[in-house]
Amino acid sequence: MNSPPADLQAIGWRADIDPRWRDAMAAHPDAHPARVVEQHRSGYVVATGPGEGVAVESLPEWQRPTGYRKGTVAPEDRPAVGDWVLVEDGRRIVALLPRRSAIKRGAAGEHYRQQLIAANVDVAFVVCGLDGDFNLRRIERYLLLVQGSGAQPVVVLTKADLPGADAAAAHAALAGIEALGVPAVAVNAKDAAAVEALAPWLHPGDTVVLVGSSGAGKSTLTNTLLGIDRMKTAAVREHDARGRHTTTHRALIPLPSGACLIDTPGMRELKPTGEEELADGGFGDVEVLAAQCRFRDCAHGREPGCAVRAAIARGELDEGRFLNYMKLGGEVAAAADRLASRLADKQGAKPASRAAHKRPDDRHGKR
Ligand SMILES: Nc1nc2c(ncn2[C@@H]2O[C@H](COP(=O)(O)OP(=O)(O)OP(=O)(O)O)[C@@H](O)[C@H]2O)c(=O)[nH]1
Ligand SMILES: [Zn+2]
Repeated sequence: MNSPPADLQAIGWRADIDPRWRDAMAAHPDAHPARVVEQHRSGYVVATGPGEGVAVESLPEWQRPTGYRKGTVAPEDRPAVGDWVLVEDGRRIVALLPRRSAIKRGAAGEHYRQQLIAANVDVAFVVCGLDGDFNLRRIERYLLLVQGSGAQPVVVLTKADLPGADAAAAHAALAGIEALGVPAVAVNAKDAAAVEALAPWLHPGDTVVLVGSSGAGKSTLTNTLLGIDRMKTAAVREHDARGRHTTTHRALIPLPSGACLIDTPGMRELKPTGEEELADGGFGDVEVLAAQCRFRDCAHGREPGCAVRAAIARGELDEGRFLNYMKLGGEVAAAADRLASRLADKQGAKPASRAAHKRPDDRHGKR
């Protein structure tokens, strides 16, 4: 493809094509690239431009297994919203193009499962209101899941205009996180000035997602970034020119800046998958301290020479942040244990001990 259509660029097609994509496209000369906007049990809805969606068939091995039949392809290896695929005859997916990022979470349920929430995301805005809902611990949880995904996290503090909002206090509380290179920006999500404040992360070709709990201001921010009241502009097109059923989809929203926003459910509750690393998952500061404890297996409780406790006593590390580090670390370790036994089930091998080092209290050298 020499010059990609503007429609494709509006939904996140980048000018700098991955060389692996060129190879895949060369291998399927009759296929055209499209982006996944919905995933269903037996197929996908893909788009080649803003606002459209066409149901296509997927490769049989990608179809979700029914009943107890095990799928041959792990859920996280099947296309998800945001993935680029190659489609033949406008109706059949023939290839999944390699991802540059993937935001995943652990899915609830008896058996270990991962869920890919969105693929090929460049920027994740972690949205949190500066009202009574402000919750540093929740921001840390979101950051843990976003970092390592390949997407750059940016904390967006909404409701800065409210009387009780204290952006300075929030920045102070986020100092540890900002020092690790995660920007934090306070905005009034209802004000067009928010667009300018967030412009550094809305470059043409970039794909952005908003994560954050209910009421944080994601829809409000989306509308402001769009510059229109999008939520009231849903229209349904029954049939396209070829007579196939199409619907208007709002999963991929082109922004005036040239960036593209993925709006997908599932961005609210994020549980670790077990693959997260606390060091690059936003807790690098705590990890650096933990490495300085006298005992390599320090649990940061009452051990002498504990650098973590000392930093808390000196007021250099917030105790709430430390407790959240231990809590999230425990969740990652538990998920990692389940992941390891799933892999072992698959390979008929003994569970790998890789999970053990994930737990913050026994990472530093328990034999
Ligand atoms: N004053 C003010 N109000 C805001 C701001 N951001 C959001 N709100 C209000 O907060 C409420 C919740 O905002 P939404 O945008 O619906 O939140 P959401 O994150 O999309 O919530 P869900 O759709 O439930 O996930 C709405 O009444 C918004 O008008 C802001 O920056 N300033
Ligand atoms: Zn310690």
